[in-house]
Amino acid sequence: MENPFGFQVKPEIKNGGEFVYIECTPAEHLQGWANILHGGILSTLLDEAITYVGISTFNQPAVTAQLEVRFRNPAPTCVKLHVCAERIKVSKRLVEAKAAVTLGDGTLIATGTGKVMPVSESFAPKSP
Ligand SMILES: CCCCCCCCCC(=O)SCCNC(=O)CCNC(=O)[C@H](O)C(C)(C)COP(=O)(O)OP(=O)(O)OC[C@H]1O[C@@H](n2cnc3c(N)ncnc32)[C@H](O)[C@@H]1OP(=O)(O)O
Repeated sequence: MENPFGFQVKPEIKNGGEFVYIECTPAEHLQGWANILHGGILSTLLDEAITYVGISTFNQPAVTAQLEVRFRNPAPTCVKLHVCAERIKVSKRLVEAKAAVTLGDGTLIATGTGKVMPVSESFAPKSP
């Protein structure tokens, strides 16, 4: 289903989901403290990249079963963020991945690890 209010990220997926890269410039209204991006948004970006590792690895819809986040430095709003995820373990029904959000100058903003599990196609119905 299309979501016009989503971040509209276009993931770059390499090596069957071993690596995923996304860029995003969160708008000002996504701040928590003044001009500082809300941590929930950073968590969402990590989640998004990690989930795409799972989706691409299983080659079917998948959901986050677990997500752990560490916030390392505050991120300004309205600045491009780079999110890199990497697969670290695959088992029959679980993909584990790690991800990091950085600024263009390399400043580390947040890191996370997550577990993704495949779900049936009916979980993510295609648009008619
Ligand atoms: C095209 C658009 C793409 C857009 C990308 C958007 C990314 C967005 C990402 C998300 O936000 S996804 C939404 C948030 N996540 C969810 O809503 C998931 C909700 N949870 C579930 O649907 C189910 O709990 C889940 C599918 C994850 C698992 O349900 P099951 O009923 O299949 O698992 P169950 O709890 O019975 O456990 C099955 C096995 O998995 C194991 N397991 C489950 N969670 C685990 C975990 N976290 N770590 C390790 N093992 C885990 C569990 O121990 C067990 O092992 P055994 O079979 O050996 O007993």
